[in-house]
Amino acid sequence: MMAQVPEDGTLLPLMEEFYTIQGEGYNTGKAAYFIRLGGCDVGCHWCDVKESWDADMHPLTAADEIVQHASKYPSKAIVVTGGEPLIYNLGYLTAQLQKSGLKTFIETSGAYPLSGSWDWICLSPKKFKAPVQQVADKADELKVIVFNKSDFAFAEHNALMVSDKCKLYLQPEWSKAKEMTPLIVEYVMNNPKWEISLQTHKYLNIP
Ligand SMILES: C[S@@+](CC[C@H](N)C(=O)[O-])C[C@H]1O[C@@H](n2cnc3c(N)ncnc32)[C@H](O)[C@@H]1O
Ligand SMILES: Nc1nc2[nH]cc(C(=O)O)c2c(=O)[nH]1
Ligand code: SF4
Ligand SMILES: [Mg+2]
Repeated sequence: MMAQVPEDGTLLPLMEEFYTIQGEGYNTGKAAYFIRLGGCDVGCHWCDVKESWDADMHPLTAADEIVQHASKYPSKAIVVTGGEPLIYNLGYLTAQLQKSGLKTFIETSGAYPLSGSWDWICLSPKKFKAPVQQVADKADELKVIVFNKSDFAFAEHNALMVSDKCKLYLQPEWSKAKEMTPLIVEYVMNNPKWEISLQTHKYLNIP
């Protein structure tokens, strides 16, 4: 964690906040307020939000202020993403969100230990920095990005780490979607414990 980010989670480097439709995974299609925290060292070469990586680029913001903003929208669903949000202690932020009657959802690579209280955990594991077992145990949804054919074996390896109740998704990497989507379709038809997840917000041209 960066030196100037207090351990108590009351200040967090905020890259952006926006109200949109959850585009991916189990909750696709539902309105949600997104909180995007800066800072990530996982280093996915195809990451679609590389501007988030350097935490120093994003102002330390009071978690209380973030909660105030998040409370103003019709949907109660709040998605915390990044960057890699679990770099930070999310205990304070999620406690305050839940106290305000909001539901807490996280998008994480699982590369750092779990902090915070979550109504929904989406684990998107990466080859570049393996997820910790503690996050895999608690994941409600496993969403593996398919960049090439070897990612099907990587997906099965990660499916062994999650609980029986965890939903399983394969999502094409955006720049390879034309090539990989037909392979995912075939894989899901042959292995129906998996479902396909598309980045629907990109087709809709919304954030
Ligand atoms: C930008 S990440 C931030 C949260 C966290 N660092 C993670 O990777 O889960 C949000 C989601 O977008 C996915 N993602 C990032 N770049 C992508 C791309 N080029 N194509 C498809 N999905 C992508 C990630 O796997 C993750 O599920
Ligand atoms: N609409 C929309 N849905 C999303 N689901 C996960 C996202 C993320 O970047 O974490 C994301 C995003 O950036 N936009
Ligand atoms: S872990 Fe998430 S934010 Fe970090 S580089 Fe990978 S996709 Fe991007
Ligand atoms: Mg995104």
